[in-house]
Amino acid sequence: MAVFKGEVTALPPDKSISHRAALIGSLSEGVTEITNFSAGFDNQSTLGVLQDAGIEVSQQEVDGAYGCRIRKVIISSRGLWSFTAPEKPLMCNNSGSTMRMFAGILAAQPFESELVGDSSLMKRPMKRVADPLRLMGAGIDLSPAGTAPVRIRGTRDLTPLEYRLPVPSAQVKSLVTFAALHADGETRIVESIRSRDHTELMLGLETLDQPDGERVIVIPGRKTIPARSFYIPADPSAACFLVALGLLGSNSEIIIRDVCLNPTRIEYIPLLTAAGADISIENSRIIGGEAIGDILVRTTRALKPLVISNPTVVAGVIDELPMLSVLSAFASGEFELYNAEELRTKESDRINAIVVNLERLGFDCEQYPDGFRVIGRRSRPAGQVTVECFDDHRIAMSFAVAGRATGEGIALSDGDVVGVSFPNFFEIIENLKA
Ligand SMILES: O=C(O)C1=C[C@@H](OP(=O)(O)O)[C@@H](O)[C@H](O)C1
Ligand SMILES: C=C(OP(=O)(O)O)C(=O)O
Repeated sequence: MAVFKGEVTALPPDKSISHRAALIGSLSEGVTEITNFSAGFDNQSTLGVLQDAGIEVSQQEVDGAYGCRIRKVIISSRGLWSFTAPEKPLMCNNSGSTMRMFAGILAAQPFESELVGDSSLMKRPMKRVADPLRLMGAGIDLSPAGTAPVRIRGTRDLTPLEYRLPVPSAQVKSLVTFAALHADGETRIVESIRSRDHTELMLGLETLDQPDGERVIVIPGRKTIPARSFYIPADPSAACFLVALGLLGSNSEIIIRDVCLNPTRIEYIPLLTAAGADISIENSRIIGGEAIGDILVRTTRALKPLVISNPTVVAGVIDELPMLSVLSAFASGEFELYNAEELRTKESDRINAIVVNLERLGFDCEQYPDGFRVIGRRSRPAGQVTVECFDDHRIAMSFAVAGRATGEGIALSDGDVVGVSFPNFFEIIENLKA
């Protein structure tokens, strides 16, 4: 068991908010200044597609808090219809958020465009993108398997709609919102299971909470969005890896500064504290409409096994499930997950990816369509085990944390994949080593 102690001041800026700040900047009239934009490959892919569709984007390194160098991004736009027809397919690389959310904007532009990605992204479901955009009047073609390339025949005449989200997906909610900003009239999106709400917050949209627990998001069409500045807090999904490191390590204490504490993103904290984890929040405050603060974590022995089945909780920890399951397996020998079929549609089939690797590490698991169970650990492999990363940053980081914290020999088939969301992952862990 290794000891990790210290303060983390250079966690990556939030990936979800970075994407949205750039996309909203491209729809705003004037100059949008984004402070602390993420250097992660996924967010850089969003800047790349914006530039390839005619938006002026510049990026520079400046001094930030705690003596860190941070990125400032400047986006200049003339509003909702400032895009130009791209000369080539728009490359979204590994980023589902880029492909799906930008599709909502392209559907409203009066030209044809095509979105493509790397081999992982080309396998992910895009029917959820095509369905609402077709209802609004855009022409969308997908592969016969319902995947990218996403070919879009955009129109300036999108019609507003009332849309009930068929899956609890903030990406789908956001792409419909971005399309609806261009439509002639008011669109209403109904979500029965809450997903992250950054788009609504950043656009200042009206939301109506219904007595039955549903939420309606109201999007007025064709309103000018004046450019504003954004500050991006640290990424709570990245923080989860360091929380797990602190919990699993020996005699560890880590404080992570200025993390986004939006309740739709930190569901993993009450889940872990209910299992006995020593985690606390300090210094919480609101900046730019988002809650931010520090997360303090101390090593916890005898963490209770996590059992996750409530669909609202599943949606609230969707990106943390790889780390939570690996943490629970290593800390308690057990884990149970249900109602999480969405986990099979991420950068990899994460249910399969976690099970395959836990089995390599000697755990007994059972996989079913909407989840999996870790039943116990039959044996510990004698030598080093190489974990298969499946082109998936969260799979790589979850197992890397387990290896670093426990001292077991866990190697990664492709460590570079962490750069998708957390380029300084290994450096931060190294610096925390006591
Ligand atoms: O809106 C977002 O920023 C995201 C939403 C989630 O995807 P889904 O919308 O597919 O659930 C999440 O898994 C992804 O990492 C980021
Ligand atoms: C699912 C993820 O991202 P995306 O869908 O944007 O590729 C993720 O980062 O875990």
